[in-house]
Amino acid sequence: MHVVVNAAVSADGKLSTRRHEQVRISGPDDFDRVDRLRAESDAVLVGVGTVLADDPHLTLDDPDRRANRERRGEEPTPARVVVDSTGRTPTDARILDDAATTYVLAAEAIADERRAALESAGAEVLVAGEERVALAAALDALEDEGIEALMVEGGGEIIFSLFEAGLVDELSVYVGSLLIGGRDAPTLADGEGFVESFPSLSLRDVSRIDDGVLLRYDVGTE
Ligand SMILES: NC(=O)c1ccc[n+]([C@@H]2O[C@H](COP(=O)([O-])OP(=O)(O)OC[C@H]3O[C@@H](n4cnc5c(N)ncnc54)[C@H](OP(=O)(O)O)[C@@H]3O)[C@@H](O)[C@H]2O)c1
Ligand SMILES: Nc1nc(=O)c(N)c(NC[C@H](O)[C@H](O)[C@H](O)COP(=O)(O)O)[nH]1
Repeated sequence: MHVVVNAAVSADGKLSTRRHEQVRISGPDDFDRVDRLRAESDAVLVGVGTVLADDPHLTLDDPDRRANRERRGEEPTPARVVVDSTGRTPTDARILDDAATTYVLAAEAIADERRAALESAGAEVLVAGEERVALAAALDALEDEGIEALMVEGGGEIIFSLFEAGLVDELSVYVGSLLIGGRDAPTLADGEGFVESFPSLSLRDVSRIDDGVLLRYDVGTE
């Protein structure tokens, strides 16, 4: 599986406000780039924290991209994936509508009734891990479903855990020209944080988009 993490941060590295409210950091051209990246992926993944904060849809805006996928014999919209140990995703979440296949990566700790509620809302629940989702095993389960190109859109907890597990191949960070501030505002990689042997990134390119900068990195294994 090839894993690409894509997110937008403010100039001070924040993903959103201290209230975890969604902030439009990207401009129109960067959102179009995100739409293109989604169209090139087999699935788009977020954590349940992002679902609860943003209620994202995670589908394709551009009808030509949907048509191109169909011409390639693919689903018009990539699958959607939410990492959600105990099934906190509301059953009326937009990510569960019938616009695309949706996988919920859960842990054994999920209660039967929550699993049943999500399945009857249309999700395919894949279980990996006891209390929390074991990401390496969960991605293996997604690979068994035919998912090879995975795009991760956040948030900070999921991004940290994917790096910690050594599962990320590429990182794209759009830095917008605004300051959000706040010691409790989510950042690109939260979690416990690294204190030694930091994941090594090699800068592939830098480009200006809208009023911000896109940084693209290859993630090393050493
Ligand atoms: N600017 C951007 O590009 C961007 C992108 C995405 C999100 N955001 C913002 O980021 C915020 C949400 O980020 P977040 O960090 O709070 O949430 P998140 O990373 O989306 O989801 C974190 C949750 O995932 C679940 N999880 C299950 N297994 C996990 C594992 N192995 N490692 C880590 N998490 C695991 C945990 O909940 P359980 O224990 O209940 O499973 C955890 O609380 C929102 O404010 C959103 O607006 C911004
Ligand atoms: N690239 C990017 N720039 C931003 O300024 C921003 N706020 C996000 N946020 C990502 C987060 O995952 C959002 O929840 C989805 O971008 C919403 O996706 P929809 O439009 O509902 O498909 N992502």
